Amino acid sequence: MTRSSPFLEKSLSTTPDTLAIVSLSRNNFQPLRLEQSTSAVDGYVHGATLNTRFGSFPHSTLLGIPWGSQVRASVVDTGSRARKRRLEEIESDSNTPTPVPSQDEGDEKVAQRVVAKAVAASSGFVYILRPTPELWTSSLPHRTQVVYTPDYSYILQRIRARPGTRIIEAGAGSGSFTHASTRAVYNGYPNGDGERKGKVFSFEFHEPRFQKLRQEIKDHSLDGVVQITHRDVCEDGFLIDGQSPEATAVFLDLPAPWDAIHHLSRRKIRKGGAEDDADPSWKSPLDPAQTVHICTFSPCIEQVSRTVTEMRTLGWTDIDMVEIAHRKINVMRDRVGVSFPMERGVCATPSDVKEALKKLKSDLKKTHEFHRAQQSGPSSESLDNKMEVDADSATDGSSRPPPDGETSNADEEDQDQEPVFMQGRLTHRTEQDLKTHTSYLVFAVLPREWDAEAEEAAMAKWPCGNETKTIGNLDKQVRKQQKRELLASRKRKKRADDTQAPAENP
Ligand SMILES: C[S@@+](CC[C@H](N)C(=O)[O-])C[C@H]1O[C@@H](n2cnc3c(N)ncnc32)[C@H](O)[C@@H]1O
Repeated sequence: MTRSSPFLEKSLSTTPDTLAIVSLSRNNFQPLRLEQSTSAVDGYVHGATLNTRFGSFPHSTLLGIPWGSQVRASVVDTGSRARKRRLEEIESDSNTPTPVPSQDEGDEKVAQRVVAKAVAASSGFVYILRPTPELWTSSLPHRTQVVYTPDYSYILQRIRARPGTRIIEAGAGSGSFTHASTRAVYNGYPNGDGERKGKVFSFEFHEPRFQKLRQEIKDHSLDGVVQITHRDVCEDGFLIDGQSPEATAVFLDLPAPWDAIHHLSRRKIRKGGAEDDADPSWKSPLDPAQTVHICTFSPCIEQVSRTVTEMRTLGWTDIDMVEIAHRKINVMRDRVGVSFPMERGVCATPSDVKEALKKLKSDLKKTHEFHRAQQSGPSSESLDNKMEVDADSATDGSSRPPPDGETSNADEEDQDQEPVFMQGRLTHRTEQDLKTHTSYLVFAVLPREWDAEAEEAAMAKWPCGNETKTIGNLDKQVRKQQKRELLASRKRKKRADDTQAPAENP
């Protein structure tokens, strides 16, 4: 039975031998295959361990916990020092007594030992996240330029990718689009009895990339839903073992998509549009009974022109081009005031006179404390008093400034009590230095082929020409006739009413 993929089937918690995405910071994700260790691994007595700049995380601390959990770093000796470390120390961490081996036998003994219990470190944490195509796109090993989430979410809806759709994708590259399209078309794993399910037919002609992606697809348990083929699609087209994928959606991320489009036709056509009847065994890779939607992804407008010309020649319709100019908008509170001097997005100047005076008082007080620490004796005391008086007279003339942490003004107290997330004005700004152009997206539609048989089937389903009654709009003559009849009937009715009415008194 096919093992279900964490990308497709949701589970509640982490399990061994599955992919997890470790969130190190807001834009820093790391894919990790979780391992259940029964002995030391690589010299780590805690078993397989993830080392990051936020600390070390033995996999045992990441397993069996709900997705999305925050995990504290553990006290782990990293690198070769871990192997050489005296086992006595490790035992005291994990509270398990063991004999202390000599330096030479350290490595071997560590490898034989059962996994030591992890002890939480004083700082450092990560979040453990369930893999999604979006997170995979942010963390995958880049072997090529990849299609990013803003582009592929738009592409997938324009090419009508939904559960059950069969998509052709070329080239597969680093597999970013492959993962996203797999989730879009997934409606269950095929169970081998020829049941037709949503599927992605991927093509890649670069051998090492093809091998790596094939392995990734296997590791992510997507192999029932993705079929990857090592092929130059411009030369050899899109059939799989001579059979048609019967696709209704196509995505081409190739340097020269116009060289591949003639393979995506209903009848065998040579590049440029000439029909080719030489090969009677030829099959179309497209679903003969359905309209096909295509998207090509090209970085420059010259490539777009060539693609559009080829599409027009080959009968594609509804051709249009879109560029995704994606912008992230940061929403934040713009706080003005000296109380938040060290934070980003804060203007560190007093917001009003009252706040300026408060700041001045507190600065003078700090100066005073500094001098008190520096000097001793009665002379310093008199200096302190003088400074305090100066500070007071510089503000509101009252005898002493309020003690630290207290404010004399009720408004200020209210302001201080306001939660930080409610302080300041709410503003939004687009991210600066944002690279928005990725590629131009060309979309087009190839209608299903229509022949005498299709016409007959449609006639049988929706018969026309035998109607006995017309509903709705009629032509002008008929409408006039109907109006005349309506007026005549009203006249007749009025006459009848008049004759029935009693004669008036003279
Ligand atoms: C920009 S990458 C695709 C990235 C991919 N869409 C992703 O999201 O990760 C283009 C890929 O097309 C492949 N390629 C180029 N010409 C090809 C052809 N004629 N047949 C198959 N693959 C081709 C290249 O080897 C390269 O890996």
